[in-house]
Amino acid sequence: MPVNKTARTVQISLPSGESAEIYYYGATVTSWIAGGKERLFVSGKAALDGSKPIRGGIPICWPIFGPPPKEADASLQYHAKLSQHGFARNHNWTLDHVVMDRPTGVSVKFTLDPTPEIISIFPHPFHLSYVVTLTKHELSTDLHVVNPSPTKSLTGAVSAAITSALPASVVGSESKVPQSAADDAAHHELKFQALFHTYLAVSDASRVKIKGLKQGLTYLDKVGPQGWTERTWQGGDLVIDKQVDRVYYGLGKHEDVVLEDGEDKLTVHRVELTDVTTWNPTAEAGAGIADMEPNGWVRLLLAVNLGAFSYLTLLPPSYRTPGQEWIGQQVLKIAGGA
Ligand SMILES: O=P(O)(O)OC[C@H]1O[C@@H](O)[C@H](O)[C@@H](O)[C@@H]1O
Repeated sequence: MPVNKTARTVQISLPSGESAEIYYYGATVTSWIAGGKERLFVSGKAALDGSKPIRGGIPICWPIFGPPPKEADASLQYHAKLSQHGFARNHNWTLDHVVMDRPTGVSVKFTLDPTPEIISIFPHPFHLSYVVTLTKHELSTDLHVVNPSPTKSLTGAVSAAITSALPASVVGSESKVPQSAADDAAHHELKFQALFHTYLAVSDASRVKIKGLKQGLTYLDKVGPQGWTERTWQGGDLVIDKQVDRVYYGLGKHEDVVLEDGEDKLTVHRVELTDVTTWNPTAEAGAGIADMEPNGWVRLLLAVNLGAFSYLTLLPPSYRTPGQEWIGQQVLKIAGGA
């Protein structure tokens, strides 16, 4: 069976032996086997019961990446109250349908819509869908973000706009929807950051060379006594020889990031995801992370999280841009295939 459902997961596979596993919780991809090896790292201490975000695989950070914004920007007032990396990674998604099921490729689509719990922390309409596609040499993950169109007048009460965009099952939670006209503007635009927090498995992170970061790129360095500092990348390969926690901004469309460790090569291709974050705190700095297995930092190369770190804005489709949808895509590809 190329698509197999269990209580907590959807597993997809090809007759040639490649496979992937996706948890409903967070729509987190927890396994990708290609070229005879597991390519994703999941900590042996990761919680897989839905009690906290899964430490490994490909968690989805949405609608924020990192800590919540501190800016006094009214349009980010709800983002400012979210927990680190947002709520997409710790809510159950729904398997929408099997998009493709062929010997050469299998693809499944998951969705996430507001639930009463989400509305209580983020009272804004949204519709997310997530397509995971497995082919012989690639794993592609595509996040689609839609700002549902209010069916009523946009100058009307925001609660009407929001409730009209929500599934009937959650309309009962109207009291949690903001009522004031002041909230109205903030609720017309859907602002978000989006990031695939990909934990890649390697045999020894310190041996991996990360290529493709061009000299002159601006990056945010989150490590060091000065706190978050913007620097200019001097070029060359990035190696994990010390604690690394960075965001490289604005890579070009065709600038793939390539990971090489002597025996293996993995290419990371991005569509609409302009920034690349790299994080590996190493054993010393990562010791406080309770759900990381002992020595996990060696096996983990969280080298390439692709994301849109700046806030992107989507307007309601019926308001200005009918049918507007944002699609961010990450394609992981092992060497040896077209
Ligand atoms: O423990 P979390 O919430 O999954 O976050 C892990 C890490 O995620 C990284 O992307 C951040 O840059 C780090 O600062 C953070 O520690």
